[in-house]
Parts: sequence; structure tokens; C-alpha cells
Amino acid sequence: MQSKQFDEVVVEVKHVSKHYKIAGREDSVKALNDIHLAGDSELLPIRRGEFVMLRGPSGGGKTSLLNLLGTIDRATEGVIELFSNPINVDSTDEYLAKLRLEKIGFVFQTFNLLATMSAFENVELPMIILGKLNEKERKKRAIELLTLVGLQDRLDHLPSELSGGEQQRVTIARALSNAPEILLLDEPTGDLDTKNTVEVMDLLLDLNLKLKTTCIMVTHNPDIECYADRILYIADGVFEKQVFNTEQTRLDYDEYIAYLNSQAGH
Ligand SMILES: Nc1ncnc2c1ncn2[C@@H]1O[C@H](COP(=O)(O)OP(=O)(O)OP(=O)(O)O)[C@@H](O)[C@H]1O
Repeated sequence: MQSKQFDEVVVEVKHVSKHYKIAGREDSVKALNDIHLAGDSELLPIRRGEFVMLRGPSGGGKTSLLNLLGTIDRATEGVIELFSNPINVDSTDEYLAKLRLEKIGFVFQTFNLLATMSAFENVELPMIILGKLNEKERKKRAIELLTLVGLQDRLDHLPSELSGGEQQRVTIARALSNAPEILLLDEPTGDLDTKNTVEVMDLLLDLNLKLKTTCIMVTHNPDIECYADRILYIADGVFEKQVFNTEQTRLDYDEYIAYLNSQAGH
């Protein structure tokens, strides 16, 4: 695989802290403490096309950071810059909602598909909300995206009529519907078996390489670190270290199963 070229900076994190107030208590939970990913630090900002994984112990602050990057939550201190636009306590809800709809795709562990809508309708919905495409264009794009994730034969299936891996593929197609710049993924393979984990990771890597979509993914699974360009380890609300992969590689399903079986024997 050729070494990747990254384009402009899309995410900077400048001295960000996140503290949660607990009702009825004086002290607060310090989930993130002065974290910094920027041009002036060893921990570099995230550039377009980069695939970054967030790893570390439970409670370390991974989801808190992902929520700040997704503008679902706001930092207590410091500034997140997305596409050179500062996101802080002064950003209006309206501005953030538009930014999310146009530029950020979300994929969660639990698939969060609308149960009464088909795969096709789930993928079409964000395009209807954004309102940029007409009906014919939306239908064409929804079919293209479901084809891209290998579900061209499942357009009319309800989520309950799809396997876990297929549902996660629909979620990924839905997250891509408005052509986001960034895909934020919170344990997307957490509920999947080994086969579907490999398939979903292969799909994400294909999308990352083909569409140059920046991927920022929380995972507890060390075996899939090979798919990332960079792994950031977070513990106790700070970055412990970063590791770069010289190239992104895929897991071979048969070899991975053999490896898991050998580990289970010990
Ligand atoms: N809404 C909240 N209110 C209060 N405390 C919170 C809230 N969300 C998270 N926390 C606390 O902040 C800290 C960081 O949590 P966070 O979910 O970011 O960690 P994590 O690394 O994603 O953990 P996990 O791997 O278990 O998902 C934890 O101590 C958690 O209990």
C-alpha cells in the first residue's frame, strides 16, 4: 500500500477540559484535562483523510472527547476547532446543528436505526432533513450508498430483518448520506462477531481510502489498531501516548480466527 498523503487540518483540540457537574454535589467529574492536539505540539492535529483510533481504559475520557468533536457536548474550557472554525460555549445550537448535519457522520455501537423504516428510508432521511437534493437525486444516492456498503439486495428490509453486521453497514451508509468530512465512530464493532468486525473494518478502511473521509473511532479492541493511521491513548482524561502505523493493514479473517483460538487455549 502506498504511504498516505494527508491534506489540510480538520480537527484541532486546544487545551480542552471537560468537567461534568453532578446534581447535588460540590465537586465535578474531571473527564478531560487540558488535552491538546495542535500544530504547536507533539500530538498533531487531525488532517483530512486520517484514520485515528482512540483507545484506553474504561472511564478514561474517549467518549467525552468524541462527543466534543461531534459538537454534541461543549468543552468546559478550551476550544475545539473544526475546519478552522472554533467551537466553544458561544457557538449557537443552530450553528452546531447545521455543522453536524452537513459535515459530521455518526456511527454508534448500537445501530440506532429507525425500526419502522427500511434500510433505504433510513439512508434517505438525513438527505431529506438537509434538503439539498430532490427526490430523484436522493433515491439515486441512497441506492449508491447502500451498494457501496454491499447491501444493494437489502434496500427494502427493515432493521429487524437484517443481521447485526448488515445493520451497522446501513448505519455507515446513513452516516455518509450527506457526504460528511468526518466520520465519528463510537465502538462500531462492539456488538459484532469476529466475521462482521473484520467486514465492517474492511469497509471503513475502503471508505477512508476511497472517499478520503476522516475517521475518528473509539474502540476497546486492540486487534483492529492495524486499520488506523494513528492511535491516541487516553487515560485519566489526558493523552498518554500516540502511535503511528506506517501503513494501514487489514485483518485476514482466517488468520485472525486461528489467532483468537490459539489465545483462547492459553
Ligand atoms: N454525563 C456525564 N455525567 C457525569 N459524569 C460523566 C458523564 N459522562 C461521562 N462521565 C464520567 O467521565 C469520565 C470519562 O467517561 P467517558 O465515557 O468519556 O470514558 P470512556 O473512556 O469513553 O469510557 P468507556 O471506555 O467505558 O466507554 C468517567 O469517569 C465517567 O464516569
